[in-house]
Formats: sequence, C-alpha cells, structure tokens
Amino acid sequence: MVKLLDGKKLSQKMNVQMKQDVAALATQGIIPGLAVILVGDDAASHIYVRNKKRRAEKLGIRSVIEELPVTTTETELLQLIDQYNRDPEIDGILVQLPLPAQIDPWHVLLAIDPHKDVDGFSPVNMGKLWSGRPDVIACTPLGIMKLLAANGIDVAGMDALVIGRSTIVGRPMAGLLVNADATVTIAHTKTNDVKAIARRSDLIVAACGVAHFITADDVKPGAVVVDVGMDRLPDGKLTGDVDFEHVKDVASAITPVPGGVGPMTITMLMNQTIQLAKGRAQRE
Ligand SMILES: NC(=O)C1=CN([C@@H]2O[C@H](COP(=O)(O)OP(=O)(O)OC[C@H]3O[C@@H](n4cnc5c(N)ncnc54)[C@H](OP(=O)(O)O)[C@@H]3O)[C@@H](O)[C@H]2O)C=CC1
Ligand SMILES: Nc1nc(=O)c2c([nH]1)NC[C@@H]1CN(c3ccc(C(=O)N[C@@H](CCC(=O)O)C(=O)O)cc3)C=[N+]21
Repeated sequence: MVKLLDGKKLSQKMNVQMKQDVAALATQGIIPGLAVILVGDDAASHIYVRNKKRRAEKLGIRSVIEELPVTTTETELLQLIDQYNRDPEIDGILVQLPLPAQIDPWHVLLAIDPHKDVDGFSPVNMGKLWSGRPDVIACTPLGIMKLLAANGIDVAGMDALVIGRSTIVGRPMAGLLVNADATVTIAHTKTNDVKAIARRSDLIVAACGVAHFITADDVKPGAVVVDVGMDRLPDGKLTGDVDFEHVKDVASAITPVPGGVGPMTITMLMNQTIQLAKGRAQRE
C-alpha cells in the first residue's frame, strides 16, 4: 500500500506549537510581522498569497501584502524592500518569484536584509545551506524534508532526483538532500534523459512546472515521489507535475496535489517568521 504524505494534516499538527509560540511572543509585546510583495500576475503566486493571508490571520501573525502592477520598475521594488528592511515591526520579507522581465531577481535577492530573508533565497543564506551550515532555509524544500521525516522516511544513502534548478525549489532542495546524505542528481531542460534517471531513483522531487510530467513508467517500484508542481489542466483544475492516479500504484509514498507540499510551504513560512520574531524579542 502506498503511503500518502499528507501535508495538510502535518500542517494542522504544527499549527498547535506555532500558536503557542505566537502567544508567548505576545506576552513580550511582539507580533510577528511578514511583508509579502507580489509583482504582476503569476498564477501560482496568487494561490500562495491567498493561502498565506488566511493562515497568518489564523495564527496571529501580522501580514502586509503588497500587490504591485506588472509594470513596476526595479527601482520602485528596491525602494519598497528598503522600506521593509528598516521597518522594526517586520520580521520577514518575501518577494514572490518569478518577477516580470524588467526586474532582475538577482538585484532583489541582494537587496533583502539576510536577517529578514524568510525565504532563505539571499546569497548569504543560500551559501550557508551549500556550506552545510544552514540558517534560514527556503520554505518549500524545508517543508518537504519535514514531511518526509514525519513519515519516517530517511533519505540518507538514497539516489535522489530533483527535477528543476530554480532558486525557489530545485537548488535549495538539492542542498538539503546532500546535507541529509542523499546522492543527488539535479535535472533541467538540458538534461539528456531525465526519465531514465527517474527510473533508477529512490526519491523523485518533481519541480518542473509541467503537468503530469512524471508518469507511472518513470518510477521505480517502491520509490518515494514528491510533487511540487502547481499546474493547471486544460479544464482549469489544479494538478501537479506527477500523474498521481497512476504513480500511486508504483510508489511507496507520494504527496498529493493539493494537500501535500503546498500547505507545508506555508507552514514553514509561518514558522520561520515566528523564529525571526523570536530573534527580535531577544534583541529588544
Ligand atoms: N507547492 C509549492 O509550495 C510550490 C510550488 N511551485 C510550483 O512548482 C513548479 C516549479 O516551480 P519553480 O521552481 O518556481 O519553476 P521554474 O519555472 O522557475 O523552474 C522550473 C525548472 O524545471 C526545469 N524544467 C522545466 N521543464 C523541464 C523538463 N521537461 N525536463 C526537465 N526539467 C525541466 C527548468 O529547467 P531550466 O532551468 O533549464 O529552464 C527549471 O529549472 C511550478 O509548477 C510552481 O508553480 C513552486 C514553488 C512552491
Ligand atoms: N518567493 C517565493 N517563495 C515561494 O515559496 C513561492 C513564490 N515566491 N512564488 C510562487 C510559488 C508557489 N508557491 C506556493 C505555495 C503554496 C501553495 C499552496 O498553498 N498550495 C495548496 C493549493 C490549494 C488551493 O487550491 O488553494 C496545496 O497544494 O494544497 C501554492 C503555491 C510558493 N511559491
């Protein structure tokens, strides 16, 4: 029987501790503050913003959401980041990726104060991760590691395939897996035969943004399959990078979409905002 890696359930469990942490901070007069900046109209980003807002409200985290037009200039965005860098009531800053073409994401990542980089994307935090000394870690890969651990899956010694090399998912995912003693392959659009690599992998993390890219034929019996994709089918339904209905009969464990990686991403974001607020409490 395949094991369902239920991110919604684990998130609900982790909410209990997070609520206690927020209550403890409140006694010190501190409300965790998160600034979210969304430029343009990326579909996955909009789902994320909506769910984040809901979750922050439930937990008592103050979230400020800036939705900027697709025409926003890089200078305007950098000014806004600077404003939040200096705002003492904001603990975490998250700029949604991807950004419109006129904005260089590298300039944005360099601008965010590493101490407020709740996504762990800034070069300092990414460098710490790849140095084996992680600090703030990208929420999606971190959520995946928690989900695996909570289900008794140890990746040490596994042959792991990460499909995708983005700043948000692929690269930090690979770093975390290496740190946890997996043997990692990172695939991308120039990879020769990603399906052949998939067939010999013990763990597949699919983060390429192609609906149902991984089918049952691509999966070794008993492999663990993690689906990061937030894709749309022609009928508009939300689905992932994995053909769940067929892959579930081959894999030993699998994440559903929705209800798998997505809720865990948000949980990690909330938790890291709380941790950054605890740092503020200690400094005050
Ligand atoms: N559930 C969650 O919490 C989250 C979900 N997402 C979703 O995950 C997916 C990936 O997101 P993100 O990393 O931001 O996406 P990007 O578009 O930034 O990156 C996609 C990566 O996949 C690679 N890729 C694309 N097509 C193929 C292919 N056919 N074979 C091999 N590699 C391929 C690309 O290669 P190359 O570099 O060569 O272009 C690229 O590295 C999206 O569906 C997104 O919506 C994202 C973040 C969080
Ligand atoms: N700087 C930055 N950091 C990110 O982490 C980031 C980003 N930019 N840009 C966009 C992507 C996308 N992303 C999602 C997270 C959760 C859900 C989520 O809540 N998913 C629910 C969907 C349920 C529903 O339909 O509402 C689920 O999978 O169950 C979706 C998408 C984070 N991203």
